[in-house]
Amino acid sequence: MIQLSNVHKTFNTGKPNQVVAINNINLQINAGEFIVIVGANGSGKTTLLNLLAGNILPDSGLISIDDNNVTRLPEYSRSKWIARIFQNPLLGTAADLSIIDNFRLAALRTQNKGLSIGKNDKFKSLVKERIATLNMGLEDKIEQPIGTLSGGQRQALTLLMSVMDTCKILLLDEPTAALDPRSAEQVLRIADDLIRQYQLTAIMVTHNLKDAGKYGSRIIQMGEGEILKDVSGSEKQNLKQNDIYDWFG
Ligand SMILES: Nc1ncnc2c1ncn2[C@@H]1O[C@H](COP(=O)(O)OP(=O)(O)OP(=O)(O)O)[C@@H](O)[C@H]1O
Repeated sequence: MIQLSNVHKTFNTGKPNQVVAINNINLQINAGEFIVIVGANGSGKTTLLNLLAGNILPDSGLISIDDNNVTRLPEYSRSKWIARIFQNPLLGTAADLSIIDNFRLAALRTQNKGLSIGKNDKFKSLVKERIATLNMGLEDKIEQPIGTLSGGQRQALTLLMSVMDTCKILLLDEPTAALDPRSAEQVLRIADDLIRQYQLTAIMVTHNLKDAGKYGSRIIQMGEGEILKDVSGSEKQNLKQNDIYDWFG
């Protein structure tokens, strides 16, 4: 479903601060895989997500999604496939707008039904129904500004918004780094459930090795812009937090 062939990205080419962020990477990601990416600071994890999302373009190489060559496609043209969750829960939502208006905006992002989504009572009850599945008691607060909610509540809603449109690929860039341990656990459980339920292909960057062991069907370790380890199947399922810790030498 996602194919990266010889993808290369250097920042500040020819300058003293030149850095090879992604070094000729080859990677195939199958539909429905949930990949966890770990790696030291500066190893290229976020750059890889940026290249997939299209907010930076590679110097060379090829990126395809569902057999479409997206290598030079800008970010907005890829949003029909890709949704992205950031570390900062404030990034995914419009704070002053109500919960329901945020869902309307999210639905408009990839669909063209505009006004019917906005005025439709059916849309409202669908949103309420979906929010109820989070078990956070937010379904009765949909007229409340989303900025009044906690980071964990916002992150859970952002996840839900991203799966309510047509997205197939979910990119999660340290989605729980700004959350307290309990909220982090809750948000990851919700993410895991939604990924299964909507059969998404997901790629999550995390520094939390416990989560890296617990979640995902495949784990990749990056180092200096390269893929150092790529483990899936039963080998991934049997990996313990300490095994992953040992990779960091
Ligand atoms: N826009 C940019 N301009 C210049 N250098 C960049 C840019 N983005 C990333 N880099 C550099 O590329 C390298 C890889 O950065 P990246 O953010 O992908 O690493 P990372 O593995 O996500 O790190 P972290 O774990 O600290 O978030 C780093 O040396 C970084 O300084």
